[in-house]
Amino acid sequence: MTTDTLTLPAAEVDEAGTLRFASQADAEQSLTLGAFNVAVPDGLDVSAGLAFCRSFYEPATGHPGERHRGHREHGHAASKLGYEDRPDQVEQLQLESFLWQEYLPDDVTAVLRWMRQLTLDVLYGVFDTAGVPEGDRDLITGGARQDTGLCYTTVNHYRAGLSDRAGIVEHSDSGFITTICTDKPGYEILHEGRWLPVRERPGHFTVNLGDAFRVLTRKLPRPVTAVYHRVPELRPDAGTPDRSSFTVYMGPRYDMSLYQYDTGGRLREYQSFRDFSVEKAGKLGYAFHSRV
Ligand SMILES: O=C(O)CCC(=O)C(=O)O
Ligand SMILES: [Fe+2]
Repeated sequence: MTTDTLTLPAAEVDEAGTLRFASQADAEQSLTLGAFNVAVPDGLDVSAGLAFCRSFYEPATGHPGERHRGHREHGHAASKLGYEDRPDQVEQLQLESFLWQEYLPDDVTAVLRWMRQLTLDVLYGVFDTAGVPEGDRDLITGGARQDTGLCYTTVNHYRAGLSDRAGIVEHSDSGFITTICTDKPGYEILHEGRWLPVRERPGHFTVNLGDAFRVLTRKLPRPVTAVYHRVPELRPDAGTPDRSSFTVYMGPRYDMSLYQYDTGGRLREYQSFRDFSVEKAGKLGYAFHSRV
């Protein structure tokens, strides 16, 4: 039996910060799938980010100013997110963008800031494609352009040594957009009722569109899908490091509303994003961040 693999549509961000899909068909398919590849910009070296994925969980050495390690025990008092030992293979560190400088190594912060700008450019390009008017975007995102929305990184370590659990359980991301950098295949998406492994496109990030986008555009002529995705159980592979990924996420703040266009194209408040998130966590059977 052969397993089908899916190649995602492709895009890049040009020098002026404009999202360019490879073709009109790529643009349309990106909204339909809720996922696409975007080229890593020339000059952006992601290796510091991937190295951090392989060290953040190691015990602290006790050196003053050590920020590469020790994040399991750290506490991250200023963050509402922080470290989580999840029930799947992933152990995860999530930190809001205004805390990167304080908690993360400088080389990692630099990579994340570049990815944040790219993610913002991509978000604006998808707003264009979906027909979301320019003048509504600050309200809808809580000011993503001014970094007053919610932007955070997620750093994932897939503990292949933990058996009988998924890599990362199937889910949609809650916000507008997530840009993912990873070092190995494993990412799968639900497409027309089937789970399909996604083919890696060298030199590209994967972009996911999330629930906030789906809700916003549900009644528009071009609705956006919140892609269902997962990583199946990974097996230890002697001599190669565990799978790593890190992401930059943008969504509404928890003290904001989700918005939706009605069939007449008028923007309406839909539901508090915090209530939406608590409800979603309840349906999926996990506890919502206790500090939010
Ligand atoms: O590691 C991946 O490829 C996906 C990670 C992911 O889905 C997430 O962090 O929400
Ligand atoms: Fe995800």
